[in-house]
Amino acid sequence: MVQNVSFRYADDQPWIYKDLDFGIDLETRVALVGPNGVGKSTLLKLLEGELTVTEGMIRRHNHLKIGRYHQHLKEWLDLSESAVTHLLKCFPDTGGEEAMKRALGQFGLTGKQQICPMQNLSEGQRCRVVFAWLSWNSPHLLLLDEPTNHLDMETIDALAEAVNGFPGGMVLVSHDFRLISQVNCEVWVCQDSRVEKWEGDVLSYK
Ligand SMILES: Nc1ncnc2c1ncn2[C@@H]1O[C@H](COP(=O)(O)OP(=O)(O)OP(=O)(O)O)[C@@H](O)[C@H]1O
Repeated sequence: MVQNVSFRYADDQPWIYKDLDFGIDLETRVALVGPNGVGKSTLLKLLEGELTVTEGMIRRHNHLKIGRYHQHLKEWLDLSESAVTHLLKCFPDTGGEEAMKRALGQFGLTGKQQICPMQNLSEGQRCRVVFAWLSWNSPHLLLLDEPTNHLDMETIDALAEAVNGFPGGMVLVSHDFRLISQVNCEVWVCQDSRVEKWEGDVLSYK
């Protein structure tokens, strides 16, 4: 629950948000759009709790598990390892090798791509490893910040399919209107320190 939330980065900085009031639950499926620098990524960081609201309150369910995808996650991959080894290290107590391979396969990473060092993978393939990791965490709420940067069409389509199959809540920030129109979601516009629902599809916003 986002209650009367206002946010600015510092006292001498402009307000990014004023008096936001809305709920997000496991049924929420939203794409945030708006001009560059308006505060879309900032809102995801507030929702996740990386940033603290300046005024108001964000109440999260005690057991809420949030998965946030952002570009910097790829930097955290150890490129000398394979995707399977990486997932086994992250989740030593669950699944095992075959399960990890299946998880990677769901995101279109197959065969040798699963077992070669990740330095031999393309940017798009490394994104697939990160998506498999995120989904293995089974979050209730998925926050996706510009997930299509560096992705080829095929990976974007795989991502859209995975997101549509994801059973929880989702907030997506993307400039890729093709992805947004493929994903089953409402469009919310961030502008003038407010967040408002767009009555129409993303193509009519464009
Ligand atoms: N750590 C920070 N400290 C101060 N100001 C910041 C910080 N991070 C972002 N900002 C500023 O806050 C505003 C909102 O940034 P944010 O990245 O949330 O916008 P955005 O809508 O996601 O942008 P884009 O569409 O370009 O990705 C921008 O003016 C940005 O310069």
